[in-house]
Amino acid sequence: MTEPDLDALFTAASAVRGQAHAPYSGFRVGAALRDEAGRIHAGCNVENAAYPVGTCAEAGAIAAMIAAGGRQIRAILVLADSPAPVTPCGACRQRIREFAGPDTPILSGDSSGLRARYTLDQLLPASFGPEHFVHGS
Ligand SMILES: O=c1ccn([C@H]2C[C@H](O)[C@@H](CO)O2)c(=O)[nH]1
Ligand SMILES: [Zn+2]
Repeated sequence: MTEPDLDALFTAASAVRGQAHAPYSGFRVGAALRDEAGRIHAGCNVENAAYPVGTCAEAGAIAAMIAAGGRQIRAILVLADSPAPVTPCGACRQRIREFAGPDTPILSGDSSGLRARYTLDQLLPASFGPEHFVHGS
């Protein structure tokens, strides 16, 4: 991924992070992804008074991609302010898996820039996905 590509993901993730609804944890997260057409989709965490109902930023970004007609994640950036680089939770790793390949970059950043870089296969090895169904996707 070239640096301008990364810049666009940071810009989108940073803007959407400002919209996060995180009154319970105070932990604001923005996620931005690039789809197969080069378009960027973004989402933030949306917490709920009934805590388990809250949704992650990555889930919002994926929903935005699907709603816009995108079907493949080419790269995804998670942006938060944390002592350690934030990576997607287990459930979101599986959500990403549905629309990404083993080598898809999963990037972690904060306000100072890129903090860590993984592939999907590093974060979710030996995973289950659409191709395990006989009839495929
Ligand atoms: O990768 C992550 C990790 C956490 N959160 C959210 C969920 C919850 O609202 C808050 C604290 O876990 O951060 C995300 O959106 N994405
Ligand atoms: Zn998650």
